[in-house]
Amino acid sequence: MATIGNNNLNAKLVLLGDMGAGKSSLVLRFVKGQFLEFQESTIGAAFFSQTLAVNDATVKFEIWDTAGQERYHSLAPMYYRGAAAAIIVYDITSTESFTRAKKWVQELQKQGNPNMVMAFAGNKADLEEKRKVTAEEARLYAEENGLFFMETSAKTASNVNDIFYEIARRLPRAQPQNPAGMVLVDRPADRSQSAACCS
Ligand SMILES: Nc1nc2c(ncn2[C@@H]2O[C@H](COP(=O)(O)OP(=O)(O)OP(=O)(O)O)[C@@H](O)[C@H]2O)c(=O)[nH]1
Repeated sequence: MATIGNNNLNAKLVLLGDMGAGKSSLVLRFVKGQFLEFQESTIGAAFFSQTLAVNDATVKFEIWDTAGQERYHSLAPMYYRGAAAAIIVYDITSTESFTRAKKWVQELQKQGNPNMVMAFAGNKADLEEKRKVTAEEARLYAEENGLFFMETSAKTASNVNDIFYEIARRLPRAQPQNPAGMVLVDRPADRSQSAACCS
């Protein structure tokens, strides 16, 4: 969930998608500005945090990078439950990863937080010559399902900061519960009314 205090927002964000789609690489690029040609497959999940300044506020992302291997699927709800945002990642050179990404969207629509900000990322956009999924097809799917769509490349850094920034911009700003502390008001008229009603 997104929580707020003094214009500082904490937001839990989860990355979901097929193995090898580039989830860890996107996070590594965003958090550390690095890219590894041979990024190891994630086991279970990995946690990162990164803070972004958006207008007059800061958003601290608490990022769960989940493992895409099928055997870890059952762990995913632990990471998306209560998340304020999700990035569903596929690899533009793999139709299987696109199909898998759509399954994640369905699962989040059924079981995730209904106000979750969802981004759909077509990663490995630098591999244009191996493309199997067109941007038009993905954009249409995203529009129909209320997600926002970007093609990214963790390798070249294209659109990586942008996708996190756009999520930060779209997060609902929850209002603090009691901004000025609790105010007790003595309203005797109300009290007599309710006594009359229910005795
Ligand atoms: N060319 C290119 N390769 C990428 C890109 N992003 C990731 N890769 C490569 O794709 C492979 C898989 O990347 P990961 O970041 O481990 O993918 P993942 O989705 O985290 O995979 P799991 O941890 O198994 O779920 C690695 O060899 C990366 O170097 C990209 O934008 N362009």
